[in-house]
Amino acid sequence: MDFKKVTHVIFDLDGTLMDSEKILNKIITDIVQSYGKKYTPEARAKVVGTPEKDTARIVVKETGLPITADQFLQIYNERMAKELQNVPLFPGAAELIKHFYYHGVPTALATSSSKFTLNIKAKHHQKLFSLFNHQVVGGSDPEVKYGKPAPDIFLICASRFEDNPKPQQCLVFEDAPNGVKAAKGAGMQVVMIPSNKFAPELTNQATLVLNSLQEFRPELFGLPPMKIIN
Ligand SMILES: O=c1[nH]cc([C@@H]2O[C@H](COP(=O)(O)O)[C@@H](O)[C@H]2O)c(=O)[nH]1
Ligand SMILES: [Mg+2]
Repeated sequence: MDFKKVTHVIFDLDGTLMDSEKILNKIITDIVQSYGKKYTPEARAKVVGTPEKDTARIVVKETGLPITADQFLQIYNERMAKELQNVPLFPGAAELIKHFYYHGVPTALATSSSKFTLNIKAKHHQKLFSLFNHQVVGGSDPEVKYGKPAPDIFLICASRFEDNPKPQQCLVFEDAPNGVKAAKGAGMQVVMIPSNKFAPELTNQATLVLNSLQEFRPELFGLPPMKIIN
């Protein structure tokens, strides 16, 4: 595979750096089931990675819930506020963020979350997250008009690095088909670590598919290699 050299790195949060997908999936499954409906893998693939407002709209439509998207969002937010307090990062996430920081590779966060849920999720990871050059909180950022799968969030994220890199200079880490589509649409290479068993046609757009962040070899993209500790 032919990978191109990059200079900047953009991370997605849920399902990529943070092990929050199974909690979000459980919350949505519970809400949908409480109305006697089913949250299918097909519906989930459409939902994962979207801003919470879109999540609500898509879930209500795809599963046929007898409530409005706003009503869903209220229940969803209440559950997230309780259940996303102590979510751990994935193995390799902190190491990778620190590695780039100490080698002077600029990194940023591009999450579909709202400020409300990001504050809850990031509470115990402040020190690490301060290593990002900046954080784009798509669900609450007025400049991000269209959420993933639209490319807006990644283009805006790239434009907020001081040296304003071209999209081709940015490497994105994502777990969701919507995020991969957004990154590719922005003209960026994307490493996908799928957070679910998605159908092959939902992963084959990615530049590289890995099972874990720990498998990532930065030198493939012209970035400083990690020290291998045996
Ligand atoms: O099973 C899931 N349902 C919904 C989401 C949505 O995706 C957003 C996370 O986006 P990101 O991966 O860009 O941080 C969450 O706020 C949530 O609404 C998700 O990740 N997983
Ligand atoms: Mg994600």
